[in-house]
Amino acid sequence: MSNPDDSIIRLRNVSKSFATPKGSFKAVDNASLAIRRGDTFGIIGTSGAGKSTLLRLVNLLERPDTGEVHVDGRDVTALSKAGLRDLRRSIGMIFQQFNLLQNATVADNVAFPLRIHGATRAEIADRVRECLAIVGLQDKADAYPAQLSGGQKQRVAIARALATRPSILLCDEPTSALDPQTTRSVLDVLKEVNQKLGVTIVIVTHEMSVVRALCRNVAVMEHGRVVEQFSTDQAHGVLTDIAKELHYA
Ligand SMILES: Nc1ncnc2c1ncn2[C@@H]1O[C@H](COP(=O)(O)OP(=O)(O)OP(=O)(O)O)[C@@H](O)[C@H]1O
Repeated sequence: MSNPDDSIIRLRNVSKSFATPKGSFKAVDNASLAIRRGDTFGIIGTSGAGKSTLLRLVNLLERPDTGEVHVDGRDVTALSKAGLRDLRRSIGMIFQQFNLLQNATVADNVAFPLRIHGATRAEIADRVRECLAIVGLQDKADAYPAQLSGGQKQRVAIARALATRPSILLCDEPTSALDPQTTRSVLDVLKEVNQKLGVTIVIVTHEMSVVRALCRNVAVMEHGRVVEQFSTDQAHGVLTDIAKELHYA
């Protein structure tokens, strides 16, 4: 596991259970993880292993029942309301289904988090332009989501996630709804966001091609636990074996 000093995210012995009709179900079970600043970090595992839940523990979309979540050296479960607002500003998130506001233009979608955080009109206009340029969609500012392709929608979602200048971008299966070519264009944008802006990327995926194209480090989850963690440059063979085991493409 990485040196605690250069970790931007540290999960220590976190568990999370959900109430189900059949009783309590432990989706994340005593999991620990350290992610270095500036990393591109993949979380893989079989369906239902707890990957999305683990990701959502980082920005407290899910609160852990037990264990610690540290982001940028702060214990986030102990944050005040104002502290939590700051945390959310410093962590962007994108999803498989894009989650765009359908009745708002591309520009208004990207502006949304800035409005929540009280930016001025001029600041919003400048930042929306910058973020749309980062994802190569300057010419789509006035379009509505329904007029865009899947890849373009995901790029708008990335622009929106970047609006508040986060240091971390959480990605929950961001390319699972996309064809291979569009997937590549979205991965190129994510790579650029990592390399040019220095944003730490944490990505849940069931596609080994995504891991190979983007991730420097990977954690494997099984039954709510992190069972393995390795760097992708040192582990081509391991990656192939794990891909087979998980039935990943
Ligand atoms: N809010 C919830 N209420 C009840 N059960 C939940 C809830 N969220 C997740 N679960 C259950 O917890 C388990 C882990 O879910 P999670 O989505 O984290 O897994 P995953 O590894 O991301 O799976 P997939 O690859 O299928 O998305 C699953 O069995 C899921 O049904």
